[in-house]
Amino acid sequence: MILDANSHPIFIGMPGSGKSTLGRAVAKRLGRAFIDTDERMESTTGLSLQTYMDTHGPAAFARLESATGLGLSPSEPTLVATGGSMIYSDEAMAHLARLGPVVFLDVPLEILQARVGCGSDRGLLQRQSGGLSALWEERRPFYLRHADLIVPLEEGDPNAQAEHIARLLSTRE
Ligand SMILES: Nc1ncnc2c1ncn2[C@@H]1O[C@H](COP(=O)(O)OP(=O)(O)O)[C@@H](O)[C@H]1O
Ligand SMILES: O=C(O)C1=C[C@@H](OP(=O)(O)O)[C@@H](O)[C@H](O)C1
Ligand SMILES: [Mg+2]
Repeated sequence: MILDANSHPIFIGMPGSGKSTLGRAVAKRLGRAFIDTDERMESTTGLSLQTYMDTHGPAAFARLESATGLGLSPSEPTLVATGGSMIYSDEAMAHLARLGPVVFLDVPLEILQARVGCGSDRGLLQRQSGGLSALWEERRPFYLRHADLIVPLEEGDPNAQAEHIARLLSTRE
């Protein structure tokens, strides 16, 4: 995949899959600006996501997340990390898919569980009740459906993984 200045990779995936950590590192390697939609939402509202979710509820959170995705229009080469629940918004995903390749960081459930536990202290947006494994079952089809590029990742050195993803994004197949 070769990126031009008008094409902005969009990272999607489960909470704990490394969208923020690897996204920032890959953007740096590619000499791109980095936008994290979660950070955007926190600076827009002046609240932590957890506080926003607790105060305004999940429906308002989903609306804000969707509006944040829809509001992106990078003016310089950028890489975007979304929050794990962005894929619930068809509208936002359609817009983001026009900005650049949608990249799914596909991390096994066991690794996600080790990183985020059951997720109960993280304000996750969930349609059905259940722990992280239920969320994984519920969401994986969404991530797969929206992905232009699927990157399977196991546990490993984040720097090496960032290098790997940067290479995937800057190599002609
Ligand atoms: N190989 C790895 N890639 C990405 N994150 C890793 C890795 N190994 C451990 N971690 C840790 O897992 C967490 C990933 O969280 P984060 O980047 O916030 O993911 P997301 O934005 O997808 O929720 C971070 O605490 C990070 O330090
Ligand atoms: O998947 C989710 O339901 C969420 C993921 C979080 O972002 P990360 O995926 O970056 O952790 C954050 O947007 C919020 O806590 C909801
Ligand atoms: Mg994140």
